Amino acid sequence: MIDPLDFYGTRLSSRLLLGTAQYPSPAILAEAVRGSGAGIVTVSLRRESGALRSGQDFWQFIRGLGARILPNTAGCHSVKEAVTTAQMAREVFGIGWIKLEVIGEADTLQPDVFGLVEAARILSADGFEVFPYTTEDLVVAERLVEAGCRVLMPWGAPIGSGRGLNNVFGLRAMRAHFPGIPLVVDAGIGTPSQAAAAMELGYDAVLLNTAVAKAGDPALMARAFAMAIEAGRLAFRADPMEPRDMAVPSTPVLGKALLA
Ligand SMILES: CC(=O)[C@@H](O)[C@H](O)COP(=O)(O)O
Repeated sequence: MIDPLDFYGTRLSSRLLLGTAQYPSPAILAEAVRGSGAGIVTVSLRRESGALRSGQDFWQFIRGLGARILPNTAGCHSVKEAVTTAQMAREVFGIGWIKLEVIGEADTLQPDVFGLVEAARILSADGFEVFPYTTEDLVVAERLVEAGCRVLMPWGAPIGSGRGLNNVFGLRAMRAHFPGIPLVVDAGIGTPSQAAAAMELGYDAVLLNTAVAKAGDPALMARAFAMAIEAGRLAFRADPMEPRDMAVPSTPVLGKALLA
């Protein structure tokens, strides 16, 4: 595997993590996951409802997608709710990975970073491998690492907004501050070019849902994201040039042509 992604000792070739909510149908969700080659799908235990989206049938369906499952605590607003949901997820899927969301504010779906750190500490002590949905705040990020998190997932923009990278400065600072921790931009990505930009900053992966699920052709959009994420990763590894203020001729001219 060339340039694998490493989450808690699990190596993955795809750097796209795909959400499983809001697709027009389960068949289109399956097509999007397969077409994108996503190595991980994230699934909410709390938000699923309706015929296929609850109970054993849905979990079986998710297991059949061929990607690793990252259960999430989407929709949880308290430490207790998030911890209980994580424990249920471990029972349902038999895995200790959890994407930890503790939502603190309704308009932006901004994480409650105090509750997040507390929940991360409880779950890590209980043997979970926690993927916290956080902000780009470095102090909070330090606390999450102290709590046992070995992956950090700062937001690009509010969930479902499609705004892209709202705070490039903060995301860049976070990358510089945690060179050895896998960093995933999670939420708010609207277009493949925004995902590529996150990868060019040196982020290890991108997690997204709405931009694919709500596209006119989700499977095609999922492929477009996969290609953009790969391109962004390659560009980062290739060490891009620094932008300059002044023009520099790309074709140096030696001497002058003698024109008769
Ligand atoms: C599916 C999931 O985990 C979301 O909570 C996630 O944060 C994705 O956000 P977008 O829908 O904005 O891509």
